[in-house]
Amino acid sequence: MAATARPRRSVLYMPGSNARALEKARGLAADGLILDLEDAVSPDAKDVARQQVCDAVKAGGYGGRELLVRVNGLGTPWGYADVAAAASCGAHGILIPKVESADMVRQVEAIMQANGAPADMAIWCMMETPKGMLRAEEIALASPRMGGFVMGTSDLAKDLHCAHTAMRLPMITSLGLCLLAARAYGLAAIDGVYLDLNDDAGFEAHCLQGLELGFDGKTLIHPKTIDVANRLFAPSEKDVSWSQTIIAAHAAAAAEGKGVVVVDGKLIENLHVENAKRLVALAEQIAQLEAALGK
Ligand SMILES: CC(C)(COP(=O)(O)OP(=O)(O)OC[C@H]1O[C@@H](n2cnc3c(N)ncnc32)[C@H](O)[C@@H]1OP(=O)(O)O)[C@@H](O)C(=O)NCCC(=O)NCCSC(=O)C[C@H](O)C(=O)O
Ligand SMILES: [Mg+2]
Repeated sequence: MAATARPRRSVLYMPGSNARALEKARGLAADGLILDLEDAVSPDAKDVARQQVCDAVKAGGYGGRELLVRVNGLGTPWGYADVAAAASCGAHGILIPKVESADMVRQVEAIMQANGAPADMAIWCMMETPKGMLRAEEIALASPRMGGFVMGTSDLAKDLHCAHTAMRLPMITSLGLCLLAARAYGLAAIDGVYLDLNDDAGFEAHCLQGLELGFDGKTLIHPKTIDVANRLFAPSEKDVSWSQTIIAAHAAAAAEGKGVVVVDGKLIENLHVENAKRLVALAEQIAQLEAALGK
């Protein structure tokens, strides 16, 4: 299963049919890229998009960014060819849309295996239908290749007949079910997109809510939103400094045979130290990724 400590603060979709976007992404500060063959690509551009995406990934130049290819579903005319081509293109993972069962995952897995997918190539699932929500645990356990969930909140809202509201109360159960399954089985969980590119305050509020809920990061549709997602989903300097303080204090207490310690009036137990270590590791990985990107 994929390590959840990898930075996934900002994961940018780009239509696989858009050669300019595929090129531009090599210089963008997103932690991950979703090279889309599904909804952002019109039917008459599907074959060109598949070829362009595979060529772009093979050509490289994306640095440490995580590369996921979102394929079309196997029930479409393009799904099989997408998975077969993506399996050996060198991407980190294949993102399956509208996943509703473990069986859907296993069908993709079988095609990947038959087409030379490396052992460490991950399967990611778009969680975006009512059946998918109800079967989140079964899907999380579908394959040893499972890497993470990406919330498809636009499709979900359509299927639920619910509104897109500021605090997303209508879809909070769905978000929670997917987070529970992801965290229970060590998967990453990336929040859905914010569609209003002119509403910076609304975007920021959604990022903060996603962070508070426990998501690792946010999927994005435009490069101008990358910096905000990177800032909000990164541990702050204050968080890192506090984490380092309590890790050291707890280690010193443990050396004296104590299980707990009080730092600045706060009781610190092992569980706090575990979380502190996760944050410090994440901050280190972000620093490495940004250094590699020259940021
Ligand atoms: C929304 C867009 C169509 C806007 O595109 P455009 O009009 O070109 O925007 P700009 O002129 O502001 O672009 C400025 C420059 O940035 C590049 N650009 C724009 N978007 C991207 C991108 N996504 N990745 C990489 N580069 C991008 C432009 O090429 C410009 O570059 P330059 O030439 O140097 O000036 C467009 O942003 C877009 O297509 N976004 C992605 C839309 C998409 O992928 N949608 C599908 C995913 S969302 C989804 O499916 C949700 C899920 O399934 C669910 O159900 O919820
Ligand atoms: Mg969708």
